[in-house]
Amino acid sequence: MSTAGLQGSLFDEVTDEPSCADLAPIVTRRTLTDGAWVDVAPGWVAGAAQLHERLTDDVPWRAERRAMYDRVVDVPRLLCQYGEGVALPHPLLVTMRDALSEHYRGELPEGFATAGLCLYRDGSDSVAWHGDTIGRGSTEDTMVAIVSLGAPRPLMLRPRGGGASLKFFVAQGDLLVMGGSCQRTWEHAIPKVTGVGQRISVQFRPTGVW
Ligand SMILES: O=C(O)CCC(=O)C(=O)O
Ligand SMILES: [Fe+2]
Repeated sequence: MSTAGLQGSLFDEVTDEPSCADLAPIVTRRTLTDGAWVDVAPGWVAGAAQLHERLTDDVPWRAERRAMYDRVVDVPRLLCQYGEGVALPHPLLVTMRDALSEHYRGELPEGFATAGLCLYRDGSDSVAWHGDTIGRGSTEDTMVAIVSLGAPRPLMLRPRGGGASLKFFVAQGDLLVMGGSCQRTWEHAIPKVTGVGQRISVQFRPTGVW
């Protein structure tokens, strides 16, 4: 790494308040099958390390247990859900939500309303294949916008009807948006991996989608 780069990153961590860039110049879309698409904006958030640290400390993380077959099991990640109108734990999350609503206004007139936060303590925390279909996502096109903080992880996508899966690496400060029919025609997962540290995922959704 060059000296300039090193100074840049130190400066970033010590003094910069976290912020997010203009979306339009950095978003690229990948069209999937069946009317699904994925937008990515790598490095959307600057000062993401600091935001990661603040959220780690300030969010009232909860472990969740879920009935599975005949047992109740721990969900392997910590969660905190912020419903519509509930104060978010960091002002930048408000800025992000509003910037996303503005950028996608043409395709999603209602805008983003809720924020779901997940904390993956290490590589053994994960989320299995699923679509966000508990709500309108099962019948209507919608969007789920994910901001990643902390350790990079693969985010996998696969078509429900069968077919090859796609691997997106989501790293510190990256934005990934699933749109169109993605929640009902594709599934996504964060698989277990070895040797990684903590990751926080912030997911913005419209009302009635989760
Ligand atoms: O960790 C992520 O970025 C994805 C989480 C997810 O798919 C979900 O909570 O529905
Ligand atoms: Fe999901």
